[in-house]
Amino acid sequence: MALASLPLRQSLRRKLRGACRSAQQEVSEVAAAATTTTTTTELVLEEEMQKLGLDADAQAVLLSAPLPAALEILAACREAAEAKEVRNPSAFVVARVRKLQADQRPQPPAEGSQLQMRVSKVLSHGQGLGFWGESEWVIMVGMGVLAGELVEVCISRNFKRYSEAQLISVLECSPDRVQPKCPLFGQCSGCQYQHASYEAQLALKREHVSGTLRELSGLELPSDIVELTVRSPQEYHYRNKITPKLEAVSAKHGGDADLLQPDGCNGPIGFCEQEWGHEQDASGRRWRGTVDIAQCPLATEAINAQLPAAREALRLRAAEALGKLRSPAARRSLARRRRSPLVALLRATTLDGVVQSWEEVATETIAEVGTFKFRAGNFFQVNSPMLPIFVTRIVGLAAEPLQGGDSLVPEVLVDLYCGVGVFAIAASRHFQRVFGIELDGGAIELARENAVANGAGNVSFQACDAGDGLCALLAASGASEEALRGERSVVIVDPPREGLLPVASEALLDWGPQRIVYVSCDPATQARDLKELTAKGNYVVKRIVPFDMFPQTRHVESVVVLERRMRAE
Ligand SMILES: C[S@@+](CC[C@H](N)C(=O)[O-])C[C@H]1O[C@@H](n2cnc3c(N)ncnc32)[C@H](O)[C@@H]1O
Repeated sequence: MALASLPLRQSLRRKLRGACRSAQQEVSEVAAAATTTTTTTELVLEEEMQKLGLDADAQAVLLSAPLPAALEILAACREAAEAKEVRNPSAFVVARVRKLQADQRPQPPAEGSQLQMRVSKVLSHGQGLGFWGESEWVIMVGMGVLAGELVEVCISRNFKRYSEAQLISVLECSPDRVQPKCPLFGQCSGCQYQHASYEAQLALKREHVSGTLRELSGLELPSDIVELTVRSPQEYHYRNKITPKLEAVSAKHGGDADLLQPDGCNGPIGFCEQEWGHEQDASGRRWRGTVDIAQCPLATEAINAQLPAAREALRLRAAEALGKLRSPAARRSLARRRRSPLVALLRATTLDGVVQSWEEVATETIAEVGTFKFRAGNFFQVNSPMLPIFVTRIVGLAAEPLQGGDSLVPEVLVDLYCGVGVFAIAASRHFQRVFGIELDGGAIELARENAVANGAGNVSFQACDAGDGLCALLAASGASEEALRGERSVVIVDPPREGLLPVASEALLDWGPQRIVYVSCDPATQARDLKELTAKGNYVVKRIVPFDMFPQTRHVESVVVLERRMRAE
């Protein structure tokens, strides 16, 4: 039996180390396998490498190439060395192997070419993923396709590992395909799923929550842990808030352009286009234009009834505001403000009708929960018909008996990122004591009023950063705070899209409540936080419930319940 050449064995060992396979047993098994498979050709290879004086790295690179190619490269190197055309054989060999590998890499289809592909799956942002040709080159098609469909696409842009493409036509439809209600679907960036039946949308959202939480948290979650997506009672006309903006000509042009004039206020009013434009401004920035929206089928009927007048009022307001400013820079800066006079607000509420002023206090009744005041331009869940189901279910998850038997009823609740106190007040009947913490002082004032109006006498609110507020609460020394440190404490966290700041997750872990109900509108940041919260093994994920707060769009609200491990677990 011939012995394996040294570089071969070294290469195998390096590969093994690279793959982090630490078990000594595995190393010896593979090295032994190499011993038995060494051939005469490999011995020739080794001899040639030594003759040319290749260094260890070049040997390893050469050994990563298929044997016939490696021999060819060595022959070429020898020839070049004999002709004194190469001074550094190691560099020559590495360059040749790298070129070979680059040549063998799958090549993308040409930009602008049209091709057919089968959609494998729909990704969480709504794009379709497919593979093309023998090399299975990855292609991502913009919105509007469904898994299993055969589509014709045009390649718009190639990247290192994949291409972006635009849909030309659907050649074979999925049974889940339906006719979108909005004629602007595909053009407007507001909706991604109008072409999918509602059942298919619910399934997609469940799949996205499951995939994102698993992939980004790295947690091994049981296969059936993600429950069915809770459906919205209304598939259209559910949105209680829209903020259409006016595209005054140069709001989209940076640089020197001075087109943002009052008479430019005849532009479209609506939402961003789905596609980014190809033009660039002086600083290289691209932008998305605005789709003119006369009616939005997601918004409530009351909002749509007021939209024509609101659009006209917006044009007048924008022209007046821009007319007061002399400098182009000041006009551009005004146009970029989030609540600029170029943006309209339409917020529909049960008690005050459609409110159009950002700062006005509006009132919404949530059936079987209560009546809540909030500032029309600030955070309040946008799907009014879904709110009673959503709030009741979250409070129910928080108030369930704790591990250890029916008698272990939760007693103290913290509603972290509480806004105007919806969860805190809705939960007050189920807990002896409730605390709400929220950064926005104005929201906290309204939360206090809401608590009084809804007869929730056991709730107190604090205007503070979540992490700091939690630390301060735990440092206080009343009887309620004592109870907070006991084993019957629960927290609901409902942070903004960015998820928990490190100080908040640290404070949460230092505290160690018995249960965490984590409500999130971004499963990706939620997954990151779950990784952190479960890292030390104190918490385990018990339930995951997706809620469809945003039908027809890719967005989903993901609720995860974590329980503190019992000592014996
Ligand atoms: C997704 S909203 C949740 C509101 C509330 N739970 C509800 O359902 O109405 C997130 C809230 O977190 C608040 N917030 C943002 N950053 C915060 C921070 N660092 N500390 C505390 N609250 C914060 C926002 O003002 C907003 O009210």
